[in-house]
Order: sequence, then structure tokens, then C-alpha cells
Amino acid sequence: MHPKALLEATADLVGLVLKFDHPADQVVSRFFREHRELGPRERATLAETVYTVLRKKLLFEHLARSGTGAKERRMAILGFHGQRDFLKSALNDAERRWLDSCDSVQPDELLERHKHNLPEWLVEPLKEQLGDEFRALADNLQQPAPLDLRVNVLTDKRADLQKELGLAGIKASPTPYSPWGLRIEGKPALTKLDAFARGAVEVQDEGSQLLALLLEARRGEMVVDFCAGAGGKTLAIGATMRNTGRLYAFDTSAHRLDALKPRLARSKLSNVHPAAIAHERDERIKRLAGKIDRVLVDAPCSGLGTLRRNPDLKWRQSAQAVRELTAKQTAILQSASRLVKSGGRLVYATCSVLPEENEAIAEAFGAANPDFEALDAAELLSGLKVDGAESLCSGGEVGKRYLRLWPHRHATDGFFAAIWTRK
Ligand SMILES: C[S@@+](CC[C@H](N)C(=O)[O-])C[C@H]1O[C@@H](n2cnc3c(N)ncnc32)[C@H](O)[C@@H]1O
Repeated sequence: MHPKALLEATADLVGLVLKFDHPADQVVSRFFREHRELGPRERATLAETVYTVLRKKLLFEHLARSGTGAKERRMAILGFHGQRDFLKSALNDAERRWLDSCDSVQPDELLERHKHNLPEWLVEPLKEQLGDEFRALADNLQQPAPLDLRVNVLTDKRADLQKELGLAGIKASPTPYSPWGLRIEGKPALTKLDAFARGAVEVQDEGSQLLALLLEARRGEMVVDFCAGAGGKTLAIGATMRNTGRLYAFDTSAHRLDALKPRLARSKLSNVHPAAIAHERDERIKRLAGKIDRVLVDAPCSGLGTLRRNPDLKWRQSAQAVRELTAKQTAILQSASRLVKSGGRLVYATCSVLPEENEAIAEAFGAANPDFEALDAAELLSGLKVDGAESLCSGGEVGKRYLRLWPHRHATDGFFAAIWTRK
């Protein structure tokens, strides 16, 4: 494709994504469906550019003020993913001069907001938790996330998969914390691999794997994944149960559960029972009350721990939306807890980095439910032989009660988990 045409297509897509009507990944997929003429390399350029624009939106808006032409074109030029010479061949003289002047801006000429590229309402709660480390987090959130795979322990061993991927020219190394994870170098086309087609691997962030690990679901148990969605954690849990017992995958979205079905077929699991529920107080929940060994509540949340993958969320979420979510999280956790039998385990998890969606929900639940005893995440993870378990945890009386993963510290998405046992 001619550089000028590629830049125009990129600017069109940037304009669509910056409307924030829909999640960026949906807008990008739809654009690709409607532009079949775009080849894989062009698609990669478009997608990477859009994500860079979303990650550095405040900086680019600041720099774009001095340029001319449509704003989305200026943003696309600033974020363009590709050779500088290629980009410049698509620009007019004025744009080339403007881009050179943008390139010469020094970091000390920028305001803090142009460096952290976060909305103000999010800056305070992060600084409160991290102090000087805030900058490291903000920088990290402007980078793409690594690509992690989870090996299906029902069918395969991690070391074998590492070798198999190596033979296919893919460099993979064991993840530092999850016993099931492989971190991949680069962005190879994984869906074409036999290992993917036969269900030996699934794409899953290492942090997400640790949440499933914390449930410690065992052979023959009755387990509920309360907010199963497309089943990322369901598949990991089903494998730890060695395809025995009964694993219910509940979600209010039948559409998301539908996406679990092809993954289930690949995984060789037959112990998973997906079921759409109307709401968290559904009849089905009442029927199973007090009968379940382990319940995971992977609650709907702001997703602010996943900004490396979903940078549009920082512009689409708001303090008000987070407040509304916390009411939902409280209600779902309370209702799901009724399923847990005496001696059973409850895990509440989010991919948020905000205390109001995490510690605040867990502490309120603990205070209102004295029949649930909190367990230390660090102790559990040490028992599961996770290296550096304490470094992954914080909070509670001794500072290791909750799993608290941070992208800049642990190279995972931001995750939280609280664990209880029912007395
Ligand atoms: C964080 S996502 C789950 C991701 C999934 N566990 C995974 O690992 O891929 C939260 C899910 O909660 C579901 N949800 C929202 N409200 C719910 C409710 N009241 N009861 C059960 N699930 C709910 C959403 O449809 C969404 O799929």
C-alpha cells in the first residue's frame, strides 16, 4: 500500500477509536472486517499506531496543537508505527517540519500530565499507593504487555511445550511465578500452531494464571467460576481438577460464555458446565447454596490493571463508573459466598489497581461475614511453591494478606485477590 494511503487509513481508524463509543479492540476488528484489502503488515501498523495514540493521548494532543490539518491525522503521524522515512514520504513539507519540531521536544519541557498520560482522577489514588514508584508504573503502562501462554497441565508439560515452541522458531521462557506459564518473545502467529489447535496452550497473562492457582481446586470437587466470561480462568481451574468433579462456569452474559465453547473443545475438558444466569441471585445459585467446595468471583471491574493491553479504558472509565461497579462487586461477592460449603474456599479477584474495588470490598465483606475467615495469599502461594510469594502480596495485619500484582513490579497486569475459608 502506498505510504499516503496507509497514513490516511490509519488516521481514519484513529478518528473512529478516539470517539470512545466502543472498546478500541472492537473498533479495530470492525475496521479490518470492512477493509479486507489491508494485509497483515498494514493491519499491524494500524493497530500499533492506534494503541500508541491511546497510550500517549495527552502528550500527542499537546504536540498536535502546533500542527495543521485534521487532528486525527496529526495524532496518527505522532503515533505512527513504522520507519521514519516511510512515514515522511507520506507527509507534506509543513507536516515534515512540524514532526521534526515535535521530535526535538525535550522531556523537561513537558508537564507531568504529558509524561504520565493518565486522567487526573486516576493519578491521586495511584500516587497514594505507590509514592515515588508512581512514575515507574505510569511509564510501564505506556508499553505493550508481554505475551504469556498457559500450558494445559491436563495434557502437556511446560518443559515439553517450551521445546516444541522452540522447534517452531518461537522463543519461550518459563514465567517467574506461575508454574504453568511461558512468556513468548515477540508476537508470533500462535493460532496457526498445532499446540494451540490441540488445546495444549492458551493465551493468558501470568497474573490471571495465579488467580486460578489460588483457588487450588482439586480432583472430584464441586467448583464454581462465578463470573466466568469467556472462561480464561475456567480452563485453568478445570485442568487443576484433572478433568474430574464438576466445574460450573456462570456468567450473566450468554454471549461471553459462547466464546468459552470452542476453547473448551480444544482443552479436552469435560467437567465444565457453562450456564448463563439472570443475575447473581439466580435460582440456580439458591439451589447450590452451601454445596460448593471452591468459588472464584472474578468480578466485573474497571479493568484499570490492564491498561497496557486496553489503554482506551483510562479514557472510557470514570470515577463515577468505578463507584457504580463497587456496588455490583459487593452484591456479587455476597451472593456468590452463599454457595461455599463449610470448610470451602472463596476467592474474590479483580484486574483493577484501585483500592475501592479491591481491599475495600474484601474488608467490608470480611466485616459483614464473620463465618468467613481470611487466608493469607502469601502463605498460600508459598505453599504452592511460587517463588517470591511475599513480594506479590500486601495488606492485612502483616502486609501479605492480598495478592496485589503490579505491571511495573511483576510484569503482569494489575491484579488483586482476597481469599477466605468458610468456618
Ligand atoms: C472480569 S470478567 C471475567 C473474566 C473471566 N473470568 C476470564 O478469566 O476470562 C467479569 C465477568 O463478570 C460477568 N458479570 C457481570 N455481572 C455479573 C453477575 N451479576 N453475575 C455473574 N457474572 C457477572 C461479566 O459478564 C464478565 O464476563
